[in-house]
Amino acid sequence: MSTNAGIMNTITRDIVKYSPDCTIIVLTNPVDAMTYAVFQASGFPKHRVIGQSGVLDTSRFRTFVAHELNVSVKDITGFVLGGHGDDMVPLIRYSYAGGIPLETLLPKDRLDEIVERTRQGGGEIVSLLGDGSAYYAPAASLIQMTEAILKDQRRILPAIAYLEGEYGYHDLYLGVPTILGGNGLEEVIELQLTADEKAQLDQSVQSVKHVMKILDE
Ligand SMILES: NC(=O)c1ccc[n+]([C@@H]2O[C@H](COP(=O)([O-])OP(=O)(O)OC[C@H]3O[C@@H](n4cnc5c(N)ncnc54)[C@H](O)[C@@H]3O)[C@@H](O)[C@H]2O)c1
Ligand SMILES: O=C(O)C[C@H](O)C(=O)O
Repeated sequence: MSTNAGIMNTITRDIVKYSPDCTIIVLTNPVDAMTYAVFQASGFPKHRVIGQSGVLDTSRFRTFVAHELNVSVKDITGFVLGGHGDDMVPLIRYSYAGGIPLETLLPKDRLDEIVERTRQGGGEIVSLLGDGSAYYAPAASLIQMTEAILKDQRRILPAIAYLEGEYGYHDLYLGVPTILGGNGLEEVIELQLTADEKAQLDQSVQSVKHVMKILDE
């Protein structure tokens, strides 16, 4: 972790020097903490330092649902909240197939298995590759986010955003639904969560804070 943090610091210094008006999208793991590290090192405003995990995690979730229902992945929508780790929170209640709530199409136990596979999705590919991480889907996710910003598309996409009270959290980077447009991260969208969803998100926040604490030490 300290090796990655050191590399992030060096690269961020160069980014600030050579491209002071850019928006930075961080991918390096542990990505929630590394995004925070880049935010601190850059001195950029929060809307110009963003992390990537939700687009990738949501696309994995959507793929697994599409396979299960034997329909096009294009018609599946969903949201994955929280840190990019084993306790990320895929929000079933906000997930649909062609506008139909997923909860009405698949039994709870099957949805639970899909949520678990989504949580382990990165590890599944790492173990299949044997060496290195997934690269195609993360790159495609970065392209979606970059296009949204460069073309001022104001797309609603999950991103790792700096929170100052949203969802009840302060001073940390976490995966949440956002609007990405010409100014970078234009807005954090706050969803109403059930007590159970909030408890899951709290757990994910604890994991992110644990990593941030290790980084501080
Ligand atoms: N957030 C996500 O969703 C997500 C998804 C996939 C991978 N990742 C993470 O992305 C990171 C990269 O993964 P990868 O599979 O591409 O790894 P990789 O080992 O294939 O690539 C790392 C690259 O960094 C370069 N590098 C090393 N030290 C450097 C330095 N000091 N300055 C500049 N470049 C340096 C290396 O030459 C190499 O090209 C990892 O931390 C991985 O866990 C995150
Ligand atoms: O690099 C990893 O460990 C996995 C990566 O975060 C991914 O989700 O593909």
